[in-house]
Amino acid sequence: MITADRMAAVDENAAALGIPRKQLMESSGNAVARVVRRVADPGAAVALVCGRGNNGGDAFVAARFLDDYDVTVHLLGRPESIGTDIARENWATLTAADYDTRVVHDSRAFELGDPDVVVDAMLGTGATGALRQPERHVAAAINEAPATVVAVDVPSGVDADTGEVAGVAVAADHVVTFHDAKPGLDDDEVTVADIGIPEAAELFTGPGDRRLLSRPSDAHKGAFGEILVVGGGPYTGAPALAAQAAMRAGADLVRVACPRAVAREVQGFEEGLIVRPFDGERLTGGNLGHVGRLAADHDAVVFGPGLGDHEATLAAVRDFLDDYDGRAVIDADALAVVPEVDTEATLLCTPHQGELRGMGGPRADDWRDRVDAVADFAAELDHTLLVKGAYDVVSDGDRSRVNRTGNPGMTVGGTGDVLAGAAGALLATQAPVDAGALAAYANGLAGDRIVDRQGYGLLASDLLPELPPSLWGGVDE
Ligand SMILES: NC(=O)C1=CN([C@@H]2O[C@H](COP(=O)(O)OP(=O)(O)OC[C@H]3O[C@@H](n4cnc5c(N)ncnc54)[C@H](O)[C@@H]3O)[C@@H](O)[C@H]2O)[C@@H](O)CC1
Ligand SMILES: [K+]
Repeated sequence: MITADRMAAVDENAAALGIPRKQLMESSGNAVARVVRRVADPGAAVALVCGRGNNGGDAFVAARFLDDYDVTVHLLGRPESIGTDIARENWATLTAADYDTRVVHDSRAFELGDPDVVVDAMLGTGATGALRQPERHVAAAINEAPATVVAVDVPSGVDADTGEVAGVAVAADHVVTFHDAKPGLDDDEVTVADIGIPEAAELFTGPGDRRLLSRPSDAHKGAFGEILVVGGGPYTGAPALAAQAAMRAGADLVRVACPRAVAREVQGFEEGLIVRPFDGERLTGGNLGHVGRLAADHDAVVFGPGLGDHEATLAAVRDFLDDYDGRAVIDADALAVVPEVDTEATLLCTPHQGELRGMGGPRADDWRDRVDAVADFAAELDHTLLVKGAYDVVSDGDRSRVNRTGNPGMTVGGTGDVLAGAAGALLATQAPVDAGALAAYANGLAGDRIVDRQGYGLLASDLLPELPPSLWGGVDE
């Protein structure tokens, strides 16, 4: 089952893999024609009723695969109003090749005739809200006709994200839907057509995944999360990098909780950092109260960068997780305590493969085996894992993603802190798997863009200014 939004992301990822949408439309149209062949013999009268989006475009293509049928193509609206280049090109082919095309300017002028089969290609996954005119009037006409109705992708009037009907919808005898089942469709009537989208477009992160991030225009301050980075002690650069990465990944506000002994040094990395120091040289049971109170006031916490592995620190992390029920990214030394705690918190753990084994996790050399092994271990922990490597594997035990951006130049120190910070910011608004996958994608893409430009020798801090374009566009792939 796939929602309209996720389908759009997969479609964009397929395009990035070299399969343009027009090619998918060709496969979709072919699949529609195959279903028509199943329900009626050659020579039958087929009315293709087409909207002005790509759903209509699929039926323009289908017409070319039905030359031995008596085909009529109805376009609802003017040809100039066809909304996409690929649908417009396929319409132009029909007129150039002298198919029986009819332009419906006015719903009252619509005449369906007496077809044996109606193909409903008015609206698909791009539809919003109840049917407007002329589609509403035409849907009623289709429902009254004694023809077999084949709907393209979803019956027009059915919301492809919820499966709900607002007002009138086409009553279809068969639905030919693409790539995966859509919400609200009755299994008995549905043909799921393989249109040649490779599994990689779903499994691997790609530019389409960034669709999750579209900032609503009415966003108010606070809608993208306040993040607390808990780190520092033996190391000071790590929490500063994580905090800056969280800011670059769109967090509204980022605060750093670190030992007072190193607060000035952490602050020195970036003027804009808000530092909330706690007493002492490192996190311990003694200053945990301060951290716990701060954490409760934030949407997500990034735990670990530069904390060190002192016994008292790890005990404090354990105590923190025992009580915490919010969202947290767990990185570096703090990872070791995760398997030992029984916490209500929602954790996104970011180990590299060595740290994963330190957590009692699996070893798998081949990335395909690793996907299954990481999924099993995530299910066992009941948390989400982002296992870093040449192929990053992200899984919550149910959904798994693999990220391939990034390069060997990124083995330099600090890139993991940038990743953890970005993941923390995204965790405030996204499901943990999506936060992990997007953070890995953007962090790796940032590194790829730098290496493309200047070669190796990158610093972790170089990644920071590249995070926003990697997450929000301006990406030339
Ligand atoms: N996503 C994919 O990977 C693929 C999608 N394809 C097809 O493309 C379709 C989606 O195409 P589009 O995104 O162009 O969207 P649609 O073709 O579903 O609809 C878009 C058009 O409908 C109008 N519209 C929206 N809501 C309306 C309403 N309530 N009443 C009347 N008009 C309304 C819009 O103004 C726009 O012109 C899919 O359903 C599928 O059929 C296929 O071509 C191949 C692959
Ligand atoms: K449809």
